[in-house]
Amino acid sequence: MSPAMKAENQPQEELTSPENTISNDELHQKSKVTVVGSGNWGSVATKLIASNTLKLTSFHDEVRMWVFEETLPSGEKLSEVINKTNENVKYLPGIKLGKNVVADPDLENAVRDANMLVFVTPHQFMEGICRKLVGKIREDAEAISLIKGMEVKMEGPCMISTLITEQLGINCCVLMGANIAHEIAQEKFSEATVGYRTNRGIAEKWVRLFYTPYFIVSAVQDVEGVELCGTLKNVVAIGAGFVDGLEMGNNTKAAIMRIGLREMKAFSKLLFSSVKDSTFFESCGVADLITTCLGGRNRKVAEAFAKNGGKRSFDVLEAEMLQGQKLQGVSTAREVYEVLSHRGWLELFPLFTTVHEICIGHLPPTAIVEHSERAPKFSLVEGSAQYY
Ligand SMILES: NC(=O)C1=CN([C@@H]2O[C@H](COP(=O)(O)OP(=O)(O)OC[C@H]3O[C@@H](n4cnc5c(N)ncnc54)[C@H](O)[C@@H]3O)[C@@H](O)[C@H]2O)C=CC1
Ligand SMILES: O=C(CO)COP(=O)(O)O
Repeated sequence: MSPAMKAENQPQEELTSPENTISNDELHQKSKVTVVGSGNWGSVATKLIASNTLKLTSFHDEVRMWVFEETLPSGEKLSEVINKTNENVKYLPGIKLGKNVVADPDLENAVRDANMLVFVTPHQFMEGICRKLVGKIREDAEAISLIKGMEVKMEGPCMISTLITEQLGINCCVLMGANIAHEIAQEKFSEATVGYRTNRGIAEKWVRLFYTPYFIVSAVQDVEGVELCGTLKNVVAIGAGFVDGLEMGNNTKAAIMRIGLREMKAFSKLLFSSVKDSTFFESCGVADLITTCLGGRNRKVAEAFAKNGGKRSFDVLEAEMLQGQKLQGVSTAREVYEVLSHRGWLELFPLFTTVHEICIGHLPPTAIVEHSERAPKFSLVEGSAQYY
């Protein structure tokens, strides 16, 4: 498609940036996008982006997608098959990514020319990836993280967007939402939330890159709130899966979701007093919690874990059931538990605590209801974190 035929057809009201904006020149320079990650969501995100870079004059058509290389049972390399068939046959079979997508197994080469970096790998791999990228990216690069998870360091919890900013020295927005990947691959309607720190203009640029008539994106100035919603709902989804495995019914599952949402909000506000209540009502908040507890992978594998009475480990079930895709909820439950125990907050978060203790076999799956409501319902804690 010739540049002249491309139209800036994204939500027009988003293009007028009030303050802290990037300049018109910057806005209209052609940006080059690389997606770091090519799993299930990584592939769908690449498809979304690639459909937009073809239409929008401010982006180069080509979208590079870094592939963690692997050899398929046929003996072929995954990246070569993606480039030959235009499909990620392992992580998103049956869906064309777009002719302008180039799969690249060389991380350094994949990011070299890009000034817009989209990070979308399972969170446990990001520290290693960042280490490899130090000094290899453009100085003017902007990043966005679609990764739901966090790291826990000696100093305390570290969100993935912060890891990216600290290790690579670049600004990092986040995009989270009720986004089960295979549904978006089929172009079923959904919404998402971009979280940004200060620069509204950059957030608008990310909105334009992702926005389609079936993928509605809005931006909020609450990067930590958005990212913590996406991260913590995976722990609640594990709890919801236990309820399903024990066949306890919809009311019980709704109760777990309600308690979980309350703990998500309290935990987020304890860590970051800037987190806004309104963020929990965006797609990244309650909507993502609902969809993940109904149809996500964390729910599905936790259901199998409970059905087996906790006798088969999550690692084994993940490998059997997900064919290379990765769970985030079990490791996030452990990371949250570490923060809670370190800060003396375990009793304030009975659901989060119980989910972890079930995952590691210290409690039976039935403890999900016996223990989750055991804490006193007080509203306290360092001023801002109130349960009610
Ligand atoms: N799948 C979904 O529906 C959604 C996922 N997310 C989030 O997006 C992030 C990425 O998830 P997916 O794209 O679904 O990935 P996935 O769950 O499909 O994970 C597999 C990916 O990890 C890669 N991988 C395996 N070992 C690796 C290593 N040692 N180093 C680097 N990469 C390695 C694989 O090559 C593959 O690309 C996660 O944080 C997830 O929570 C967010 C919204 C929806
Ligand atoms: O984050 C998701 C939906 O928004 C996907 O959740 P799962 O990883 O549990 O499938």
